[in-house]
Amino acid sequence: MTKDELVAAIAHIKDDEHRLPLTELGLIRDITTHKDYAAMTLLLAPDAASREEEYKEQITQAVKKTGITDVHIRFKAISNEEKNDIIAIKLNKSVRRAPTLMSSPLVAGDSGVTFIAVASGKGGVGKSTVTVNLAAALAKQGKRVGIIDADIYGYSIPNMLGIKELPQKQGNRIVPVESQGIKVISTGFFVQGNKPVVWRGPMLGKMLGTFLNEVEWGPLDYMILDLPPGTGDVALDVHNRIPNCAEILVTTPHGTAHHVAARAGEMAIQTNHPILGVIENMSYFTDPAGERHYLFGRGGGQKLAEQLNTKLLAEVPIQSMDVSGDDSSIPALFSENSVQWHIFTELAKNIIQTQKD
Ligand SMILES: Nc1ncnc2c1ncn2[C@@H]1O[C@H](COP(=O)(O)OP(=O)(O)OP(=O)(O)O)[C@@H](O)[C@H]1O
Repeated sequence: MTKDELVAAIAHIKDDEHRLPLTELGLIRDITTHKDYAAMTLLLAPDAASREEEYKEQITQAVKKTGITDVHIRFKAISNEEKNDIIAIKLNKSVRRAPTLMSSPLVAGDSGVTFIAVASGKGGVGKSTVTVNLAAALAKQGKRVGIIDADIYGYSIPNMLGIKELPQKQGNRIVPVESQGIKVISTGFFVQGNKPVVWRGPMLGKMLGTFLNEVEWGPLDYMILDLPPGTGDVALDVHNRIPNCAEILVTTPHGTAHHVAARAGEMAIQTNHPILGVIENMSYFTDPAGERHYLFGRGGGQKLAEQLNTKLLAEVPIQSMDVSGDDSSIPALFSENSVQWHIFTELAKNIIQTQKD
């Protein structure tokens, strides 16, 4: 009796919570066999302890058919990391089921959906702030807008839009959560608590497939993607698989910031994706007397735009805390009478106009 044969014999036994095979979820560990003896560890959630006897019976019956007469099962409480692994495995399963990106009606050239990826060279420059304000400004212009928060390492869109609930399932489709007239799906919805995501290679690569194919977006005009900073796997995947995705690069005005952001832009160029332009964020701060202070230097946005042979779309000033959003439950949206909101409104109008031209 080999380990594999033993695993095959118990492969049909499912766990109660997820209705998936224990072996597939990685809940059976430390399997050893010798002649007619087998031992293993079964990881269980603390509230499933009352089911120990039942699992023992099922496993014992299943392995009996293979000639094993003596089975020893150790039960161990599942750790938080192991729980996260299970979520990852489940998501991975649905990702594997998803058709390829190219067959997604959303991605097809005639879908009428304009894809815009918001990218940056490094984190914390305001990529997510740009994503939500651009999306909100497009929605305000009457456009139907979706956001895919693909920033797997720093998903912040739900928080920024004051979203507290998780998406619901409708049959086997996922219904995005709506806030400010924007439909949102985030990697953050697929992890428990606020723990770091344990994404595995293939899952990372196919995550977008799930978001595009298994989510019931309804009719959309714009899909804005918040990419992880840098030029990692997700960014590459977007570039390779969404042929009609344009890119906006966000940078700070710091004199050398453009070097880092340029690498993210180079990828768009190499994969033949149009760069809509550069947004320089945190460009300056205007004091109450109306004087501008260039706290983070000057010229980074312009330099980057020149380097990538594109336009500087906007210079967004720093908003002081006391005039931040009207509605405190939507902290990331600039208030409607602010300079910043005006900039995003103009940007949205320009993007819409460019489409018409
Ligand atoms: N123009 C601005 N004025 C004031 N605060 C801003 C501005 N832009 C961004 N911020 C703040 O700076 C912080 C970082 O912004 P944001 O999360 O959008 O950056 P990011 O590039 O998406 O970061 P990450 O890569 O970590 O997700 C946030 O607290 C945000 O509210």
